[in-house]
Amino acid sequence: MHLLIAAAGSGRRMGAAGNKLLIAVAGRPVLAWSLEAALASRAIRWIGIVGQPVDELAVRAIVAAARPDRPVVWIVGGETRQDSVSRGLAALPAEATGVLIHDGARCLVEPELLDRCAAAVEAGRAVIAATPVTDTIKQVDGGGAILATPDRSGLWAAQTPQGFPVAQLRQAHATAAREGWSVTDDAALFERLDLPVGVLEAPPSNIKLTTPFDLVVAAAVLASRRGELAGPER
Ligand SMILES: Nc1ccn([C@@H]2O[C@H](COP(=O)(O)OP(=O)(O)OP(=O)(O)O)[C@@H](O)[C@H]2O)c(=O)n1
Ligand SMILES: C[C@](O)(CO)[C@H](O)COP(=O)(O)O
Repeated sequence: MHLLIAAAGSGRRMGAAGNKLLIAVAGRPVLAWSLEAALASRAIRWIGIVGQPVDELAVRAIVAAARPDRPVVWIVGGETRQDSVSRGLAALPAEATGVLIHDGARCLVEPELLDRCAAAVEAGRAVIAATPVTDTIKQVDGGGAILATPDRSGLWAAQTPQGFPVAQLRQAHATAAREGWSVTDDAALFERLDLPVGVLEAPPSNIKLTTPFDLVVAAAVLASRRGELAGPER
C-alpha cells in the first residue's frame, strides 16, 4: 500500500510561526511521530510526504532520523490540502493501485488503524477512519442562533487515514479541479460523485493537532503510551 502524508499546511489555527508539524511534542516534531506510525504499519511499503518548499530541509532531517527501511519520497505541496493531495497523487509510482491519505497533523495515529484501512482498500473498498460523535451537535446561524439539532446517531467525525483505489481518486480530483469543487477531505469528492465510501471506527485519540490545546493532549497521550502517566484514579 502507498501512503501520502499531507504535511504542507501553515498551521494558522495553531498560531505558530511556521508549519505546526515541525513543533516538538514529547521531544520530537509532530511529523516524526506520524512517520514513525507509518513505518510501524506492516501494510505500508512506500511513503510520500507532501510539504512546502520552505520546510524541505526540516522534513528531510526528520526522515533521515527515522532511518526508514522503505522509500520515503519528498513531494512539493499546494495552496490547499486538496491541491497537496492532488500533487501527491500525481507523484505516486506507476505501480500504485491503492493509496492512503493521512494528515501529518494526526500524529497519534496507531499503525493498526493504517493496517486496517490498507486491508479495506486492498479488498477494493474506499474507506475513512472516523469516530462516532459524542457531543450533541447544534446547527447555528451567523448570528449565533441555534437552527437545528441533528440526530446524533448518524453523525461521525471524519479523520484520516482515508483510503481509495488510486485511479478513482485521481479521477475524482480531476473532476473537482474541472468543476471548481473545494472540499476539506477526499471522501467528500467520492460523496459528490455518488461513489461508495465507508467508515472504519477509529479511536478518539486519533485527533488532528489543530490548536495549541491539542498539543497538550498529544503530549499527554504520548507520555501515557510510554508509561509515563498514571491512568485515571478509581
Ligand atoms: N496546503 C495544505 C494545507 C494543509 N495540508 C495538510 O493537511 C492536514 C490537515 O490540515 P490542517 O489541520 O488544516 O493544517 P493547516 O493547514 O496546517 O492548519 P490551518 O488550517 O490551521 O492553517 C495537515 O497535516 C496539513 O499539513 C497540506 O498538506 N497542504
Ligand atoms: C481530512 C480531515 O482531517 C478530516 O477530519 C480534515 O477535514 C482536514 O482538516 P481541515 O482543517 O478541515 O482542513
